[in-house]
Formats: sequence, C-alpha cells, structure tokens
Amino acid sequence: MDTTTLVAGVDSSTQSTKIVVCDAATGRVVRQARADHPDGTEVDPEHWWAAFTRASSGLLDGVAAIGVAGQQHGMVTLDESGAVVRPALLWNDTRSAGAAEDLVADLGGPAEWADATGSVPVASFTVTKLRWLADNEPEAADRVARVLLPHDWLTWRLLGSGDPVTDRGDASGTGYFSPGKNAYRGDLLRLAMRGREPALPAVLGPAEPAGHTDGGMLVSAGTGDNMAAALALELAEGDVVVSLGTSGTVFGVSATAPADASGVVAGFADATGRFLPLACTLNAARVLTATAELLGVDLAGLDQLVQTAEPGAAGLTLLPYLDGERTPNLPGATGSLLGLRRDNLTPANVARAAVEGMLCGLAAGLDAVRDHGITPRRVLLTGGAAQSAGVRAVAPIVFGVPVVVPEPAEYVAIGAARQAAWALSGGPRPPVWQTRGAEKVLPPDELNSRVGQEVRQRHDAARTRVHAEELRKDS
Ligand SMILES: Nc1ncnc2c1ncn2[C@@H]1O[C@H](COP(=O)(O)OP(=O)(O)O)[C@@H](O)[C@H]1O
Ligand SMILES: O=C(CO)[C@@H](O)[C@H](O)COP(=O)(O)O
Repeated sequence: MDTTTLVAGVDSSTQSTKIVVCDAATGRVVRQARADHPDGTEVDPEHWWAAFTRASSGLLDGVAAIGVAGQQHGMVTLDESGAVVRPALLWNDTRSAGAAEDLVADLGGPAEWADATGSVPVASFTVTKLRWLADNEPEAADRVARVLLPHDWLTWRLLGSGDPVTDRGDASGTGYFSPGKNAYRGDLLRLAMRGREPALPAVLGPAEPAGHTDGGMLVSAGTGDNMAAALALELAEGDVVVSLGTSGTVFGVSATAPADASGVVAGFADATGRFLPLACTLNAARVLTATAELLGVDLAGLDQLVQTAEPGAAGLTLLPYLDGERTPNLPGATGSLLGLRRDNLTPANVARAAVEGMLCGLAAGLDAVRDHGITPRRVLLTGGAAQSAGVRAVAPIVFGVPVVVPEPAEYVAIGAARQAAWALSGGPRPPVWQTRGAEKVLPPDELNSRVGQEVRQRHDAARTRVHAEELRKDS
C-alpha cells in the first residue's frame, strides 16, 4: 500500500492557474495541471475559481493539505453577504496612478509611506485601488464590507465558510500593512477609502492552518506568488531571483525590513517571518510575445533571431513600456525603439533589442535591491520566459553576476505546496525539500564586459530621458 502523504500547491497568477501535487516528505512533483485566465486587468474572481476547478479536476484525490499562492495586490471587494461588489482590479491595472500620487501627498510624502509600510504605493498597490474606488465609484465603495487579495479570496472559497484569512507576505503588498510591525495600518485604509473601514482578513502565522475543506483537506494560510517562489527556491544569502512572468520581478530574502523612499524597492514580507525586498516591472514575458507577433515569428523563431544578432543589437535600444511601467513609476509611458539606422533596422536586431530592453529594466532593479539589504552573488532565472534561449543568451551579459536557471518547474505552486506541508507537519520550520533540481549555469560571458556595460548605459540613459519627459508632461 502506498503511504506517501500528498500536498498540493496552487499558483493563481495573472495569466493562469497552475496546480502541483507533491510528496509531502520530499517535494517531488507527482502530478500537475493548469488552466488559463481571461485577459484583462479587471477580472471577476469567479474566473479564478473556474480555472482552479478546471485544473484541479481529478487532481486532488488523496491530497492531505493544500496552499494557495496568488498574484499580489489585486483588489477584491465583498459586500455584507460575501458577494463580489465589482470585478477585481489587478496589480497591472494602472487607472489608480493619480490616486497613488494623491495618497503619497496625503500622508506627507514617499518617506512617510516607506516608514509606515516599507513601500511607496504606486498604481499596483491595493491601497491606491481603494482610493480610486472611493473617488470614482463611491456607491460601490459604500457597499464594500470586506477587502481581500486574490489568494485570500481563493483560500476562503476553498474553505467554504468562516472568516477570510491572509498571511503577512501578501498583506505586505496592500499598502495598509506594516511588515516591520506585523500589523495592519487601519488609519491608511481609512485614508484611502475616505473614512470607510471595511473588514480585513486576519493575518495567520507562516505555518498556521486556515482550516479544512469540506472534504477534510487542511488549507494553509497561502501567500503572494513571489513569496511562494522564494519559499520553494529556499534562497541562500546572495541568491537573487529574477522571475520573468507577466511581471518581471527581482527579489532576495533579507533579515531586516527594507524602507526605500525612492519607491524602486518594495519592502515586502516573505512567507517565513523574514523580508523580501523586491523590484517589479510591468513588462516582461509579454514583451517577447508582442515582439514575436510584430516580427511574424513564434517564440522559438524569436529566440533564433535574438541569437543571430550581435550583443548590443547594433545600437538599437528598446524601452518596453508596452503596458505603461511600474518601475520606474511611469504608468502613462509608452514603449520606444531608439537608434534606428538603415543598416541596423533588421528583425534580428529588433528581437535582440526587445530582450535586452526587458532585461535591462530588471538589471536596474538588481542594482536597487543591492542597496537594500541584499548582496547579489548570483541570479536565479525563473518564470515562463526563463525558458527562452534568447533570454538565456542576454541575461549573463546585462546582469553582471553569474546566472543560474533552476530546472524548469512551477516554483510558485511548489512554494504553496511546501507551505501546506509545513502547516500539516506543525513543525517549527518548513520541511526540507530538494525542489530546485538540476541547475543550468549560464556561461558568464565576461561578467561586466564592455558590451554589457555599453548596453546598460544606453538603456539607463534612454530610461532617464523618458522619465524626465513624462515628469514634464505631468507638471
Ligand atoms: N520559451 C518561452 N519563451 C518566451 N516566453 C515564454 C516561453 N515559455 C513561456 N513563455 C511566456 O511566459 C509567460 C507565462 O509565464 P508565467 O511565469 O507562468 O506567468 P504568470 O505567472 O504571470 O501567469 C507567458 O507570457 C508565456 O508567453
Ligand atoms: O505585482 C507583483 C509584485 O509586486 C507581480 O509580481 C504580481 O504578483 C503578478 O505576478 P505574475 O503573475 O507576473 O507572476
């Protein structure tokens, strides 16, 4: 008789839901499934539940515990009866950019926010979406009895009853939670909602169970997707993750609470009791799909083109602000392709410039986390677009530290499963799992090579110029 204890982890991210079922003792993935989400930055949470239901069909037999990790920051509003008040506004919805500016001013400036919550809110943060709601849909705001994050809502749906809960990792992305003090800032919630104060989910400890499903599965607290990836990858000192999904994120684990008044690094909490300094861009994997579409090739064709071009794309610079941008905070910006000449305007150079542009934004994020408690010794490249051969060719050139690609796996879902195993065991630490598997070390390509530095300088200069132009437009 098979006596293996099974645990499941869910990654409900921007584009899809992925579920893994793992051996609770070792972390070995036994089976997995996925289901897509609809496109858009405003989504009825029922779509996430429908995707979870599709992906989990027949998958969870014999599973003892489950944990949910979700895209961070999304604003899920519920009325007194628990019904959704309006579709959720996602992290990549930029309509609350003006509300963010107002809120920063209302509290006295960026330093006050960094001090209070570890982060300076931009349009991604829940707190700014609530201010937008209060100012633009006041009748809906009046009906909001409770505010949840995507993972809180899914965890609550899984439990089927009781009061919703969250964890400090995901709570730290709301803008009304202090990671350093481990407590909500009700005053900031009231400030955002112009005096209204909806209920918030109780914040559970890292291994505290949220309850059980009707079928008897233990449900763990869950967390944000980046926090779950950090838990799966068990980051050592000097390890920095660069994740290339819909968003691009750069993060490491720190023992001290970061507070970056420049707003580049968000001072999030992790899923174990430590902190997760993180820089996030709005334009990552989809820059590659959009460029492939423009060039009339598939992703494999794009990879071939990237590898045909010389490093530096013969002087082409692509700023990939296709959906606006979050880091730098340029929600109204558009993309640009600079340095065009008759002799360099080739599909291969455009493809290479797209990858270089996407990764240079994250290299700037790497520099920023370096200033906030992290000493990057190597980059772990994860997320869907880490599979791209073009990305793998460019990454070592622009990051300037060794780059490692862990064996492809759904690390967010695995982190959620590890949290579930931890809650099931009730132990003081998460179970020891070898989740990272074989790693591929990318050739260093002369770290800090002349061409790498030239590409970074060109992108930094273009970014600074666009930043100045956007600020001029605003003033
Ligand atoms: N080989 C590849 N080359 C480039 N992009 C890829 C490749 N494989 C997957 N992707 C991209 O990765 C993205 C999905 O990554 P994922 O980390 O699951 O995103 P999210 O968590 O935001 O839903 C999609 O945009 C997809 O096009
Ligand atoms: O907003 C952030 C981080 O602060 C994003 O990283 C979201 O958590 C969405 O993640 P993906 O769906 O792109 O993985």
